[in-house]
Amino acid sequence: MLTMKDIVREGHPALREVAEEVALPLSESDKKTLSDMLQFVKNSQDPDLSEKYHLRPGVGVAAPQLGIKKRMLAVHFEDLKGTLYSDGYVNPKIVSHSVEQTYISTGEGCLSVDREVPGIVPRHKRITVKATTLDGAEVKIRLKGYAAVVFQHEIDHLNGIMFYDHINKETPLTPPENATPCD
Ligand SMILES: O=CN(O)CCNC(=O)c1cccc(Cl)c1Cl
Ligand code: NI
Repeated sequence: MLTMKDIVREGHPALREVAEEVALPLSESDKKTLSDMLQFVKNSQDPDLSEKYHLRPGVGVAAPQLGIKKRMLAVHFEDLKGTLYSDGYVNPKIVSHSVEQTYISTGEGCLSVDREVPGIVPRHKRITVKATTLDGAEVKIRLKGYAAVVFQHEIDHLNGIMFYDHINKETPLTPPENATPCD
């Protein structure tokens, strides 16, 4: 099982490089990696397992956070309306997005960042993502609000972008003009 020792931290090159597209259909090895990533996110939210294995809770993880420069990510979370998002995604691509922006009022955190970085992280309020799922299905998903934020945080990891890259250095706590909080 994956634990925190498998998560690379700031300074590791994989976090600042563009990850490679993954060959489809998924090899058994890539499928195992992605499946382990999804299980890790689930475990991180389990009170017993997270305590037993010292897991920091997360709603998603991207392969570069394991030092693997492949365009794969896994998420497991419920949005504020109770919709469950729980799957692995391969070669995800944001094919369209809104002009309006959103943000989490308490900011964002990252398993690869062992420190608090306060600030508003402006994100697209709505996005449409095309990807292949862990089971090999080609999907087009429309996301808004919190779900859109989480997917953008993870897809950023595939492009060498960290959440704090988006925080305004002069006015970190000021929400941008056309943005409304998603929480
Ligand atoms: O890349 C994934 N992680 O680093 C997992 C830890 N971070 C979170 O769960 C998290 C926390 C707050 C806001 C967002 Cl958007 C996310 Cl994603
Ligand atoms: Ni992260």
